[in-house]
Amino acid sequence: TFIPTDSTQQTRGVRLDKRTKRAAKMDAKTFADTEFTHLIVGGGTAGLALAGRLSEVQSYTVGVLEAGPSGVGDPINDIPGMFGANLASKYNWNLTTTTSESGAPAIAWPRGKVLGGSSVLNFLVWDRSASVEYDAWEQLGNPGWNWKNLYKYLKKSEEFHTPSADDAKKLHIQPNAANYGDKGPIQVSYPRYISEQVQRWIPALQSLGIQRNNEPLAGKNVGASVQPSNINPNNSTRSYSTAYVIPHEQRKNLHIVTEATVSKIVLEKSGAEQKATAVEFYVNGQKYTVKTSNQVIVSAGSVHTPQILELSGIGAKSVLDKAGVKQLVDLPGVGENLQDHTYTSAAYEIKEGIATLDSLRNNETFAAQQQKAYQSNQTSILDETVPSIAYLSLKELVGDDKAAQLQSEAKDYVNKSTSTYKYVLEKQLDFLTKYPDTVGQMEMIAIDGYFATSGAPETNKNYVTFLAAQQHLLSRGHVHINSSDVNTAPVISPNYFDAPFDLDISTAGTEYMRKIANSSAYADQYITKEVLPGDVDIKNYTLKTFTTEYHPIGTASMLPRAKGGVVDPSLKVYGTCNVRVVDASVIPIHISAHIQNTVYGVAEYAADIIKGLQK
Ligand SMILES: Cc1cc2nc3c(=O)[nH]c(=O)nc-3n(C[C@H](O)[C@H](O)[C@H](O)COP(=O)(O)OP(=O)(O)OC[C@H]3O[C@@H](n4cnc5c(N)ncnc54)[C@H](O)[C@@H]3O)c2cc1C
Repeated sequence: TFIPTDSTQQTRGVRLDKRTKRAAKMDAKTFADTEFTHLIVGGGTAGLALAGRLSEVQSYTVGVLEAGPSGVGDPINDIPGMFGANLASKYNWNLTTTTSESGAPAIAWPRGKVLGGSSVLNFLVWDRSASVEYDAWEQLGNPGWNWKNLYKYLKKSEEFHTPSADDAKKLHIQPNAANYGDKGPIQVSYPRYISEQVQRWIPALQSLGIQRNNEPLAGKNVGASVQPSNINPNNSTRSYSTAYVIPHEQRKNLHIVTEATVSKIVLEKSGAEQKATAVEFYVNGQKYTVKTSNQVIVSAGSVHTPQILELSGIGAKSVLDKAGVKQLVDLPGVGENLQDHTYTSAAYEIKEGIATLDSLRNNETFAAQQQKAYQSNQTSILDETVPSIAYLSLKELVGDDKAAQLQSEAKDYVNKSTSTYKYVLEKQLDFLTKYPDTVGQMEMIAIDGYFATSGAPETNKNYVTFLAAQQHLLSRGHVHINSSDVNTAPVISPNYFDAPFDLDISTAGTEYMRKIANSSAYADQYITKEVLPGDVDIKNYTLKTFTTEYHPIGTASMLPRAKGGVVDPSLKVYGTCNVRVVDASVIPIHISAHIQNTVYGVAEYAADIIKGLQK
């Protein structure tokens, strides 16, 4: 009843040419004429997960409005080794930040504008943080939102596939299937193409004193590992949030409209609160209104969720006045407490004759062979993603003395803070002081090819790129509307490197990549030359070439209202009786992990709250 394109993702092998087109799309008018119990704004990562789970209840009617088109079955989204390619496509909102006062430049902020949202754009790293980082959510005032509960929901979203003994040996890992779920919609496996680079990863980190971590997704993620990706091993395709709905397209109580942009939630006074009665949306320039009998759930992601709340009159008076929107709920936390991860990159030229993802660009014959292998479901470099991951504590990154110095820099910054969110920063300090060895402060990654944020690869050269990603930035930013028009992008001000600690630790991350490159596992018969950073000032290089790790959170934080919160622990927006937010924006404090699995976990948890199965 709802999917506007083919539904072959689950079953098709890799016969990209033979797709069945499905025409059963619900048109905007029929959708607007239907009254839904649950209206979901944004069919992205969390939105579709929630839609799949809520429509299990037959008495619910679930409607989803997604601004982007369907990209189901499009090879640019499905082929794992093409990660990153769809950033330059119609599936990206193409947002840009402001510059920051620290001198950090404006940077691109990709976000998925497609059925499946950013789960279609992401680089397929499947990851979880240390348990104490999830426990911090509960300690900030959210009963139930702790590791024990969340772990159950993180696992509920996945079906894990154990690698063969041979592959595990090559990767230097021994994963434990008990750490993963086995019945969820998202397929999780190891890329079946194993590059030279990946095989050198764990030995390289071990030679630098970093312990191997065989169980990085079980609540202790510090150490070096090779991690799984959200890949369906049957056909080596991206497994993403459409997997929550495609198998259920026969459900009569689930309807999705794509290319439908929601412009506001219609609110009505109900006692002391505001009640959502409908949602306004546009399709092809035509305005529609659709009613809800129960609730509206905003799942538009960390940039657009605050935009929609503000356009609906929920937010700070100063912001709404400036944009010409009448305030209905005074909620100054909307769009605030923005937190992100950043990374810098280092590129190294490698020995001739070793294939990398660069070879697809450099060598037409190789590219054709690999394409053919992929199409016939054989191992191909197009199966490859980003599995080489390590989380380092501050001490591992910089040694004892510098760690003590950086720690006191962090404390100074927090002590001087006058922010509403100072207490969140104080909780974050615990990660450095109470759990210095169990919470990762810096993530190191290796990618098989040229993926640096600056410079350009030379023709016929192959590379390895290292990334150093800061996990617990003290700097906080915000996202706000500056217009009452939904088509004007909200202003994203991340305020990167406001805290000197952030630039100092990120600079240390940049330096550490050189250590990895110089380790014998990489230096021996593999790397031939450093291309980036090269002979430059490393701190300035860090400031000028960093980028986002694409993990913004916090802009509709689950925190007490008096402390800058936007939603309560049941994810209900303060001041309303039936508007919820379910997506990355509710996460109140960052975690040292790529966040898609956590976003699915939040949606799984939320579904049980809405169904009354959780308080
Ligand atoms: C380039 C990139 C790489 C990443 N790599 C990884 C990775 O390797 N591993 C990992 O774990 N995480 C990764 N992430 C992060 C992760 O994918 C996201 O954090 C997560 O998908 C966000 O989910 P969400 O539900 O909050 O938002 P989204 O999935 O972005 O969903 C929001 C949806 O709302 C829709 N929407 C917005 N406004 C409107 C409107 N007005 N009307 C209707 N619909 C609207 C959007 O089009 C979108 O579909 C990456 C992200 C990006 C962008």
